[in-house]
Amino acid sequence: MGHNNNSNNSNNNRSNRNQTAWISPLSSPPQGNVYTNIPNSTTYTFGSNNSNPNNSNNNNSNNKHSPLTSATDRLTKMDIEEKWDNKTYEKDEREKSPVFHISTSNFNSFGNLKVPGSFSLFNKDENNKPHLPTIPQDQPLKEQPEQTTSNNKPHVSLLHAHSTYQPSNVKEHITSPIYEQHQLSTKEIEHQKKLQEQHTSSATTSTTTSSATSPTKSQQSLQQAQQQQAQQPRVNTFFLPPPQNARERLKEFKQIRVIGTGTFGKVYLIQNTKDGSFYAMKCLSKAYVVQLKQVEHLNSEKSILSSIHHPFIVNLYQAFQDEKKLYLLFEYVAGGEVFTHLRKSMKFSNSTAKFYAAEIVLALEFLHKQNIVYRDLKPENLLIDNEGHIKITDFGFAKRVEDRTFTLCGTPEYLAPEIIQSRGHGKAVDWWALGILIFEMLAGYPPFYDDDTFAIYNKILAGRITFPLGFDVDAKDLIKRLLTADRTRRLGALRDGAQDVKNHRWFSDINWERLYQRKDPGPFIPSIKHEGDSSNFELYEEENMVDDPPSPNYVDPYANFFKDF
Ligand SMILES: Nc1ncnc2c1ncn2[C@@H]1O[C@H](COP(=O)(O)OP(=O)(O)OP(=O)(O)O)[C@@H](O)[C@H]1O
Repeated sequence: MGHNNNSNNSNNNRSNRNQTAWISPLSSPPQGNVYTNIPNSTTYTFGSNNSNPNNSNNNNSNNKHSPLTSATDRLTKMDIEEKWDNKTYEKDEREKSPVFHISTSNFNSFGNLKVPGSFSLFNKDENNKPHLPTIPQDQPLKEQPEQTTSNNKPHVSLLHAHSTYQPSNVKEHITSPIYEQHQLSTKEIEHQKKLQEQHTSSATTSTTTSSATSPTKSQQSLQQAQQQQAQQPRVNTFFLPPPQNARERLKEFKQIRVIGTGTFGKVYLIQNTKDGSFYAMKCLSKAYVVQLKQVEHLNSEKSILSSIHHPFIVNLYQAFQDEKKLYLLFEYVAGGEVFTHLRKSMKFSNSTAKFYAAEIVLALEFLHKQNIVYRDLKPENLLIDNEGHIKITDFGFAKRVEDRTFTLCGTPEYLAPEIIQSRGHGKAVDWWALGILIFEMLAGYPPFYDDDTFAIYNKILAGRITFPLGFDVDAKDLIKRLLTADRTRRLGALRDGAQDVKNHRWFSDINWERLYQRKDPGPFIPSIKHEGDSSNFELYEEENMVDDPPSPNYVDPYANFFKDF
């Protein structure tokens, strides 16, 4: 999510992180150092070798929250246990795992996937702006097929098989009877009833054709939905058809406050005035969405979220639009963002990070089985619910992808090399991002950071990671395998997909079935005093969620873009 600088908190301000972007990489301005417990990096300014930390790029409001001196002190005091370079690592692994041999000619002097000889991250276009690497047409990178045979699997997945876990039971995870047992909890069923009632009453009051939806029919469809849910719990049976009159529907909700803000709109905590239930409403300006070329992303977000249901993915209940705005009605996840809690506690314990990572692995496994690549994994998009479980939100960049896609989007620190290099990317980018996320949860800052976006890309391509002292050995091993530059060798992107990640020894004490069933509470139960408590969210500038109706002559110029919304 992109963030306006409206929030009033201090050095944990999530707005300081470079925005999620549909990447026009040149458009991201240099940002201040947002990580309070990392060594401060020098600021690179394009076109100059200015590394003076007091230069204008650092001279912004962020610095008052992130004093250079203390950050630098931390650098000098921090013992560096290990510097890891994924060139070296890949070389070692190549020796052990012949199936993954990749010609050294595919690596450049960074020790990474080859980019054109003439390429420099700081090449400039005709407007004297730096531009990103492209792959030369005459030198296609050699791709290794994802398929491996049982004899030449990467040794990682075999060596680290889970002690209490039988991979064969869940090989076809999506059809596994164990996983099918996850049915709606009583709370979820109650909620579904409530929603249906709201929707029915809204339809009854708002239109003359509403009598078509009789309560009996509604009850029947609810029963049917519940039966369907029991058989196929992964389909979003919560999702309601659009109301016949969006403005009437909106009148049913009372705006409480803004709980999130992004490039195209805001997220509001709202309350249903009839039954008192709380929701999160994401509200976006059609004009911005069109201007910023996000139409496809928005339609895709709605289409994907309306079709899936997973214990660790936020539930979308309804999507509709009025003349100027798009509305997405979500379950309200009151515990706030992992980002906020991570910044507050500086870093997570090994067990906390592992718990969150494991839930995300299950969610990614689920998405990937349906050929959905998420593409925006980061602590800002992970919410914590009242039982301490993860709920992934913001599917703005999620996409159904059979093979590869080429749109450049994501958050700079979390981008996989293949995205930066415009090489086309697929599900493997989510496993890369998981590696970044695990590192960030355990260290308190991401492995590749800089005040300047291009310098971040440069570091990602260089692939050198410095692990702080005391970093869990197994976590380190998993991160290295996830942050493998070559996506055809990246853990999670191999033949056995997510199963390889689940089998890694860092996860050896995770009971995946219990986890999926949400049997145990999360490692941290957020303080939530009542259902509509919003104290876990930052404060943002308030704004009315619903605009006054436009004049009767107003014609929505964007109607065609959102016909399927
Ligand atoms: N269901 C929810 N419950 C509680 N808070 C939520 C919910 N959905 C979103 N939020 C809050 O609002 C923030 C913004 O949401 P989201 O990232 O979906 O918006 P966005 O406009 O797509 O942002 P971006 O600019 O990154 O695309 C989240 O990071 C979270 O803090």
